Amino acid sequence: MDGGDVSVDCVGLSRKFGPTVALDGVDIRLDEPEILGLAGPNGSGKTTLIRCLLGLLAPSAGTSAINGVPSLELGLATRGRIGFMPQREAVYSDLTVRQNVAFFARLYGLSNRREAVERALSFVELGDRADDRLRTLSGGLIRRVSLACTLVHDPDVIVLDEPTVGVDPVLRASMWRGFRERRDDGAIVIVSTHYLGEATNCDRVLFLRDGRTLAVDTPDAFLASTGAADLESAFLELLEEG
Ligand SMILES: Nc1ncnc2c1ncn2[C@@H]1O[C@H](COP(=O)(O)OP(=O)(O)OP(=O)(O)O)[C@@H](O)[C@H]1O
Repeated sequence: MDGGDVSVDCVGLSRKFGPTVALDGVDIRLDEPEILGLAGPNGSGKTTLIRCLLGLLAPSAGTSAINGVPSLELGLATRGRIGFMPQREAVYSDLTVRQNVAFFARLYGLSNRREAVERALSFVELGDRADDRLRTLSGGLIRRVSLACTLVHDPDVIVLDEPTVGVDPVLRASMWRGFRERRDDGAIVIVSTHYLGEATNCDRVLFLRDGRTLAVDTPDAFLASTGAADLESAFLELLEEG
């Protein structure tokens, strides 16, 4: 990690697609290492929020910035501090696990490539599959390769769109341990997830519905305010109330 201050800001972020309001006035302010979960039903705006934040999509209204740089003006220096794992893998099935991660290391122009690749492989516990071609791996394993590619340059703002889909519970737990390690090392980690129960791993959760922030709070506060036994029930209750 390069060090330096990390921050993520959104003010009134909104995006329409024709008549569909995908995102409607979302505010986020993160200025210290934290794991922020993005939760919400299908179509609630999680991916749209991520794409606007990363400058991959222009908002219809509002502003956002990463490490103080407006999303639509992110240059190479700031992008080099961001790790993004999209919902659909951007990896190569004819290359081996190690070759895929090395390819991303080269894209980032890392000088300590070999070491960075081995560190990323060990982070996702794929050292023993490093020479296997991706086309021979299961979906969950490919998800982990994609995560290794996302983290190889040691970013300090990490944005993960549904990283744990198709990953078994044991590996999911280990991925969350890894995210917490990154946070403890100084990173902001933003993770969208379908598995509402998994949001217990986050410091705070932003719960979206129909593009709007229904609530943003710590997992404990969600449980306390709803009186629910687990986060999944708490969120279902919020959806019914909201
Ligand atoms: N490129 C697009 N063109 C038209 N509509 C879009 C586009 N992208 C998203 N939408 C719409 O915007 C809304 C929010 O979609 P988005 O993908 O952000 O939700 P999501 O919470 O990430 O959903 P999921 O959990 O299913 O991935 C949905 O109604 C979706 O159909």
